[in-house]
Amino acid sequence: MFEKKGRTLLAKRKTLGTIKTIRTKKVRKMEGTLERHSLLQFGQFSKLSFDNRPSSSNVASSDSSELRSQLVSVDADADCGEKEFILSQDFFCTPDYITPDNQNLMNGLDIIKDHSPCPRSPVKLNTVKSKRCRQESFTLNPLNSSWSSKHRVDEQENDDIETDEIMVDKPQANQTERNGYVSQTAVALRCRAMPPPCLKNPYVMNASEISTDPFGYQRSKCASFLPSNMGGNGLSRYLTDFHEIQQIGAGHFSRVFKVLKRIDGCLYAVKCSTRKLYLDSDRRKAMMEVQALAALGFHENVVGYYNSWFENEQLYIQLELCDHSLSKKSSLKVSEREILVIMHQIAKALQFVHEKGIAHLDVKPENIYIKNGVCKLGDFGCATRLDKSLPVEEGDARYMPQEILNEDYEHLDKVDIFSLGVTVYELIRGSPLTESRNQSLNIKEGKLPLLPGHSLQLQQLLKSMMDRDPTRRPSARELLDHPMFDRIRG
Ligand SMILES: Nc1ncnc2c1ncn2[C@@H]1O[C@H](COP(=O)(O)OP(=O)(O)OP(=O)(O)O)[C@@H](O)[C@H]1O
Ligand SMILES: [Mg+2]
Repeated sequence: MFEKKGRTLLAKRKTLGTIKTIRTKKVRKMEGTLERHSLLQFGQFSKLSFDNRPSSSNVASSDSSELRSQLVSVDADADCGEKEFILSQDFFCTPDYITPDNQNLMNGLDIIKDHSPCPRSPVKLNTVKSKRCRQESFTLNPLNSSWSSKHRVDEQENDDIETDEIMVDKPQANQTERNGYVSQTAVALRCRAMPPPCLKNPYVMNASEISTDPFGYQRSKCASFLPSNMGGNGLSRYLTDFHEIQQIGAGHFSRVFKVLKRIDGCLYAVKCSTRKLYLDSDRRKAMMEVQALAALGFHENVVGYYNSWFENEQLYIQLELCDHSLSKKSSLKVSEREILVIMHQIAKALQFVHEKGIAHLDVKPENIYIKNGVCKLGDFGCATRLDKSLPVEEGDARYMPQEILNEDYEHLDKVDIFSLGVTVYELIRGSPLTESRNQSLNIKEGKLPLLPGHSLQLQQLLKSMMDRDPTRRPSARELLDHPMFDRIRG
């Protein structure tokens, strides 16, 4: 019965939301314009050499008309909204696309004299704010550092003009406010320029100094918008930053790829959620894995965490690349010495994790990786806090003790010790555990069959790790102090 319950709980845990947010026509249209936008920028503007570009005042009219005809040819069928997108000042607000010379070129094109029926951007009132975004982006972007200071000077010189612009536009903006019109492109671009939401990491024990959110106000407008849209329309961070080599693993929720990071030339693992995380609640749940990894920090026996981001409603996690998981070894005969090494290394990982006030709750061979002969605990997708301040979502029921299936969460650290015991037992058996009721019952009762070829000392230790009573199981520290490990201590 408990096994069934365990599976049910597991199923409960594994159920990530699948409700799809209906993407409105407006959003689709916006994506279209973004694509066109990129096309214009990369396909058309790139034809102008930065080095040879003329200053704004010297843009030859022939150049202007040539560029204009290029623009027209690309966007001949664009509707009025798309024109607005290209010509609006919002176009120049995004760090990704901004080039001050484009602004000058636009002046050269004499856009003001363009009497085509494009509505003027209603968000022009925010010129000052937009300019600040631009300055920041240039200052921060190392690729632009060589001319960012020049640009800043230019902008300061143009300050008066910008102010005048605001004053002239005011009545029009008021009218826009009355109409209640908000440009979707403006929203999209503002959000792209916005930093991602700052969240309190619930796994960090003493988080008082990082509990404030410097972007709380802005975030409230864009928080749910950011994860679903960043990275779309060809702006894939994954594809831009990494070269995918091959898939190296798959779990219930994710696929893991071996990748080469283009900028540093090093190999990493990138874990990508298979389901689209449309709901905020799903995203937050998925983010707990990276929050736990980030809160933990470095340990030799914990898989290294580098980075994470959302892209196309999926969570990507850049991790230390390991050779393979321990489950590969489950089908091989492992010597007692090897068993002791694995046990000792994972006990060290657990001691580290528990000392940080965190329980892993999904220790099993598939979640222990080997790199150059060193074991690393991975997959913190079920990690929770020992003090029960976070929800408990236990992992694979085959490795769970009875108390957790009874929803008794008093000794979550001892849950990990039990799971490590079952993991080692599986390694000694040399075949993966089945979901058979009898086998599961015996394991959860701590009734282990004799393990021929293995020392009584090891068998007794395993028995204590899998004791039905969690208080009688050794802690990770006690495990490490066990005299049996003297045999492998160097
Ligand atoms: N850093 C890594 N290096 C090498 N292989 C990895 C790494 N991370 C994961 N893998 C491989 O990918 C598999 C799936 O990864 P992981 O367990 O993290 O995914 P999951 O979807 O959370 O799994 P689960 O079904 O256990 O919840 C692992 O069993 C392992 O074989
Ligand atoms: Mg896993």
